Amino acid sequence: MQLQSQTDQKDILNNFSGIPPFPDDVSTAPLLRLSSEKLLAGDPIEYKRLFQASTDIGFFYLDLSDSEQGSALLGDADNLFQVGERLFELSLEEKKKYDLSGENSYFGYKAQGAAVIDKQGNLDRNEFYNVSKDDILGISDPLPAPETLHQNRARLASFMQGSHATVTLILDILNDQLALPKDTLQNLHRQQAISGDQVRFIKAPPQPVDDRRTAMGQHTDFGSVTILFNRLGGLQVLPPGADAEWVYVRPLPGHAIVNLGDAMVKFTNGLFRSNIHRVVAPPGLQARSTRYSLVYFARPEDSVMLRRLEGSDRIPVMEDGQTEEEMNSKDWIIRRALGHRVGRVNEIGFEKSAGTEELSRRIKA
Ligand SMILES: O=C(O)CCC(=O)C(=O)O
Ligand SMILES: [Fe+2]
Repeated sequence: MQLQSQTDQKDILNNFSGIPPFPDDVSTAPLLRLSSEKLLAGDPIEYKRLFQASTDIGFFYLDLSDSEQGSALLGDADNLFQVGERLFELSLEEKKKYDLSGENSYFGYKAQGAAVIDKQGNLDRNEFYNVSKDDILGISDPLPAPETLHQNRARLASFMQGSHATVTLILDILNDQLALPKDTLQNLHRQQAISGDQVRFIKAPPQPVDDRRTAMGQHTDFGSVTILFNRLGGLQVLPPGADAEWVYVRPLPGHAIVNLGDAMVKFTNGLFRSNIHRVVAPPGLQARSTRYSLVYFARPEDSVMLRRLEGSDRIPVMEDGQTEEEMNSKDWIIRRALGHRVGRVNEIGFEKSAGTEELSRRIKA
């Protein structure tokens, strides 16, 4: 009896109901698990752990089940998982009406196989739909969207506000840990300002047993902070170092996976890390299931220049001869997001649309 209840406890912590278990025999990333309650309460040890995760690997779990704000966000994420399933049930023809990449926009639909995952030109194996924060919160004009999304604008708004609030909490603490002038990071990410912030719905179908490939190619995220919800394994990170091997990030119920993007690397001149990651077929028995993810990408406001921030003596100084590209957040994200699309890759260039991957690997001194 005792043993049984211990097993149940472990299952609740490790597995999502109705989903085949994540296997125990694959290597996983030992990410820190931070508590939203402790971060909200100003716990100094939790602040330090957030800073450590940001410099070491740039990825951590955030337990959302232990605070009211976090639980509300989990509830919104659950609702949107259902919306995502319905969204992708629409016909390909219908979904393709909302591919806006021809208009130089990364919002809207990307069909499976519409992006290249590597220099060789192999194609991706997932579809996704990007929804703009500014559209949903009424900051910019609404983009064309399928009825499923129109009907769920209120749900999207709630999820976006909860995610943005979580990002603001994280930025607040990192601002404090960097000893930057008060509100420096927050003021570059005001919720009501025009930015590339977006929700992404992703679907990756099960792959043929004899032809399993990378579903989403290796990349670093482009913006500041990413809040990710997934339930099936398949996400992998490449730890720093020349001999590093890919390891899975095990999804945990009640938690978001949070990671930093290129903008945070640029703001801190490489002190923070935007880790390389990719999505492969889910491991073990999970490979037979359809994989859905829901993501909130927070990015600096469109006009923010992506360069080292002034005013902190904890941010490394520029080395002699080190230069920074003059680029604002909007142009950076467009180049990064559209540079891998099949229709744009030749013009923008696969290599040219790279982010902070080289820095992320921490191989060069
Ligand atoms: O689906 C996932 O688990 C990760 C997705 C991701 O890395 C992205 O959309 O940038
Ligand atoms: Fe990503």
